[in-house]
Amino acid sequence: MIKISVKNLNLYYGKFHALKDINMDINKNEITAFIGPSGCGKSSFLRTLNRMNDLVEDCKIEGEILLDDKDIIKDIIDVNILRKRVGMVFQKPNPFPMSIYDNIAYGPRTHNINKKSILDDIVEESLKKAAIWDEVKDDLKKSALRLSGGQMQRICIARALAVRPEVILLDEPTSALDPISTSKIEDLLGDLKKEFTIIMVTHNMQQATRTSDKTAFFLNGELIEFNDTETLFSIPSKKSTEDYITGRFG
Ligand SMILES: Nc1ncnc2c1ncn2[C@@H]1O[C@H](COP(=O)(O)OP(=O)(O)OP(=O)(O)O)[C@@H](O)[C@H]1O
Repeated sequence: MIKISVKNLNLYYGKFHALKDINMDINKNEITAFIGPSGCGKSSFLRTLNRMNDLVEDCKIEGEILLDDKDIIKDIIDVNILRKRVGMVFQKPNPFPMSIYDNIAYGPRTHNINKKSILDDIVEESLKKAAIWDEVKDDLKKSALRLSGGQMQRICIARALAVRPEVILLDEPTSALDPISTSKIEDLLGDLKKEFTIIMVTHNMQQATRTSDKTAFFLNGELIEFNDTETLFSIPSKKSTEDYITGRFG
């Protein structure tokens, strides 16, 4: 089932044409990985999916991005509603300078959930889903900034889950982490896709093969190839995909 359908998407930063006529259907309850060399437009595309580019001056977007048949540009006018449905986790863990509990409760509170018993449940559920509950449950008042990088990133995932999104965007979520934390997050993604639709930018091709169902290869703002991960990595249909995945450039 299709969760997001992108049609004829073009993105410009001023005169620079950063995304060129992108068409892509992203399936529900799958992990879709975006790969490609630095500057090819992966992050720009990811940010477009919850309108983070709205904040960028001179950025112009044309085309359609349908989230369950509603255009996120024309039909979902309120970005707060969009970002509740399409959450984001960034490359560097960026917990707020507050307690673990308040980090997770932050989003629900902004959506007017203030009752302690409800917030307690959301905090516990989100931390469990992000596979960090056991590590922090006795210390929820501790500052989130006093955790390890890998733990902070799972707190950020829990924070994204707390508003009960439908789609989670991850921009190189493990590139700042050690291998053990990385593997914890990769395992976690496998569980999360049962409930959410996950889209992830990664520079790590092993990570794409280990975790994702579909992979999209971008080059110079174009979507070169989009296919089942296994097919794309074993029998790429384009020469440039093959060159990239075999390490000839990038
Ligand atoms: N705010 C901006 N203003 C102008 N140009 C930008 C802006 N953000 C990105 N670009 C340009 O758009 C192109 C795509 O950038 P983007 O960050 O999407 O690529 P990327 O594939 O995610 O790269 P990386 O892997 O290095 O993060 C690059 O040429 C970049 O310089």
